[in-house]
Amino acid sequence: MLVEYVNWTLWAIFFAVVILVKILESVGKPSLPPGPWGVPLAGYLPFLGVDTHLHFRDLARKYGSIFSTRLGNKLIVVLSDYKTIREAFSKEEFTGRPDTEFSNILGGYGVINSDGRLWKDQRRFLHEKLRRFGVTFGSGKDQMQTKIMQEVGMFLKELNNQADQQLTSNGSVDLEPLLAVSISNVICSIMMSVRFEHHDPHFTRFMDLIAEGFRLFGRMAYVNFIPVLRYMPGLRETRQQIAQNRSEMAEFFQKTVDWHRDTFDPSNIRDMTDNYLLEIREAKAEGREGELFEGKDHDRQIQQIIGDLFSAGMETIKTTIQWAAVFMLHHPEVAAKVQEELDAVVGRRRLPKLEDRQNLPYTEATLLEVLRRSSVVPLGTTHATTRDVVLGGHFIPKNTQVVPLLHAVHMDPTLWEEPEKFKPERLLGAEGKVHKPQYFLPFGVGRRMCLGDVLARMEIFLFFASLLHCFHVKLPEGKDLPSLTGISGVTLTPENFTVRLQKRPLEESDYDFLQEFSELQSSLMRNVGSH
Ligand code: HEM
Repeated sequence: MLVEYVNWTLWAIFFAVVILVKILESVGKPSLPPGPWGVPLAGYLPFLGVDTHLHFRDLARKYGSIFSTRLGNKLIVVLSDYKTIREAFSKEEFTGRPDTEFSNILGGYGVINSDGRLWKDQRRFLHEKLRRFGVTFGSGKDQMQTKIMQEVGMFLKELNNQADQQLTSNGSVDLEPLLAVSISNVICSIMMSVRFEHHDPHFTRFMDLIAEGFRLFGRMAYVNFIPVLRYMPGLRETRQQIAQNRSEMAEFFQKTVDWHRDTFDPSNIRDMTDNYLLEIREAKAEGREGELFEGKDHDRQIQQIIGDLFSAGMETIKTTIQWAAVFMLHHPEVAAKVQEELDAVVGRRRLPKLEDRQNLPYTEATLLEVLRRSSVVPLGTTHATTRDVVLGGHFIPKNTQVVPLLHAVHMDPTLWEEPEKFKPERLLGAEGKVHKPQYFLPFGVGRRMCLGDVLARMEIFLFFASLLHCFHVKLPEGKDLPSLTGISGVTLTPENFTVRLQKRPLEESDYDFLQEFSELQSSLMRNVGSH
């Protein structure tokens, strides 16, 4: 009896000492960022709601600009202060991507969802090639501008047609489907010299597959946080459907790769696919074929790169231009000022060019304000820590998912006066020049910052400035102004809306810019289905 009593006492002392040592060890050591508790297994997941960015903003107000929570079995840290985001994302250890069901399906291919060595090499490669495309590609001419302007021309032509019909039917124009084709064509031409005609059934199928992909991945979202759910009835079928759709997309991209291989000429690099084929060829010649893409399948990597850049560069730009139209409906006085500036600088005999940008500060500031106020990627993309780190005095373990809450930065009243208001002037400095503060982060920041920001700024400018140069964009009679809240998805999109277009004809009636661009386009591009 006594022996048993002594044993128990010794055990109790032992545990007390262990606990004391742990407590002493943790004194002065950083702890996890504060944050809300959830429920067992699901963590905070059931409380998130649809508008995650708004919910996270409210949690940041309560727990601070670095807070943590658990979604399922995953630890999430949300950053909503620009200085912390800048600090964190400048560091190597924040460049990881979460290990989830989604990343398993992608198999580590591409650039957006890869990490480590493959990501680093791909990022460097794409950065260099995209930069060359924008500045020095072709015979000294700005190829990127030419490609974009071809699509701007086609877009305006379609709008012209629709504006004519609208005069008779008194209808209104939905910009979304026209923008979807035009913006897709820009990225498809850069990636693979392909363009779609408006109303092309291939394009409709392509877009349907992408939209369905987003929907199916959305349905699988919970599996990313609670992996065991993958065995639930229904979700297995969803996974199969995703696989089927992905193989249809892959087949489409592979045909493109094959066509490029068949017609490849190293002295005439036409697009990004050719750049990849050249890279593979050089790797073979130098005997480093097996190391290329970290030993991953070459064609699958090209397919995923095309898919990555398409999905990153289409929806974001289309949505931003839609938002620009929405803000012009809300603020006709801003639209009038942009048009006044365009008329004074560009004149009424031609369309705006990239070279005009430096002389169009108000137009530029308007577009920056659209990017700020809409925050089309409100949650950035989720990063992951590659090792244990300390940030802002908090401990963040390896493999934590880290979310940059860009929306909160853009709507922070301590940084932006009356952040809800649309005021382009806030992005103009004292001398009337465009001024971008450090906390303007629509493209994220740091090592994984958007790879397409330069292209995006070019496209948004050329489409928007040309639209306002050629049309007044007005609210159709009897319609309410579209809401500014937005619909949450991968991007924050405006609700469906239409516009009434009133032509602003260019002065010289025989200057047919549309004709000029259609000729350019047909000489340079293959339409889908032509091979
Ligand atoms: C208005 C247009 C766009 C916006 C607002 C936008 C915004 C963003 C944001 C916020 C990120 C995540 C940054 C981070 O989390 O650290 C990102 C990443 C990325 N963007 Fe964009 N983007 C746009 C257009 C484009 C275009 C046109 C392309 C391609 C040509 C592109 C390619 C990418 C890629 C590849 C990444 C991933 C980079 C990486 O993981 O290293 N984006 N973008």
